[in-house]
Amino acid sequence: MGAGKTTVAGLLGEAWDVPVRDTDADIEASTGREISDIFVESGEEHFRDLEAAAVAAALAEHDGVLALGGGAVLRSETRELLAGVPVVFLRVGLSDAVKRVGLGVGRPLLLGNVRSRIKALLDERTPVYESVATHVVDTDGRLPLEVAADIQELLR
Ligand SMILES: Nc1ncnc2c1ncn2[C@@H]1O[C@H](COP(=O)(O)OP(=O)(O)OP(=O)(O)O)[C@@H](O)[C@H]1O
Ligand SMILES: O=C(O)C1=C[C@@H](O)[C@@H](O)[C@H](O)C1
Ligand SMILES: [Mg+2]
Repeated sequence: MGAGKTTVAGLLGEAWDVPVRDTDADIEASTGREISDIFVESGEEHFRDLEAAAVAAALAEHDGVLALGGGAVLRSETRELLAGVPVVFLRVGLSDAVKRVGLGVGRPLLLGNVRSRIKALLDERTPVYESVATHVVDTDGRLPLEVAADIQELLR
């Protein structure tokens, strides 16, 4: 969350001249609802079902860069599908993540105390992110363009 997945995916798409998809945007487009509304009205499990289907569809149809939602890899079926493709974990520390997400508006899992919510999510998810990643790039104190350049180097 705030790692820069959406931002950096867009930069990579431009650099490589390939299409970019983002599962959060795909879910909003296919349901016609905002993600925060889906969480509030239908619950996180329903969102995770939609997300797992969106990742599976994108991996089957799309040839380019795919930005995932921050919690997509919590589903084992998604982790299994990712096993065959290069996966970059954009690592962000607590303090940069807090600066980037601001008040957390539009990020339902950050409702309440943004800093403590981000800390809890980073603590619980970092081992999962590391387990699915083929590459890890640190983003703290670095511009999205620098992060994208590292990825281009790693995946060349
Ligand atoms: N390396 C960076 N340095 C500073 N700000 C950044 C960096 N990467 C992204 N940002 C900013 O942080 C915010 C969150 O970025 P972005 O939406 O790309 O993150 P995300 O990983 O896709 O988050 P989510 O999990 O919510 O989808 C945006 O305002 C973006 O401009
Ligand atoms: O980290 C998460 O669990 C989330 C991140 C966003 O990309 C969205 O997928 C949604 O807000 C949930
Ligand atoms: Mg995003």
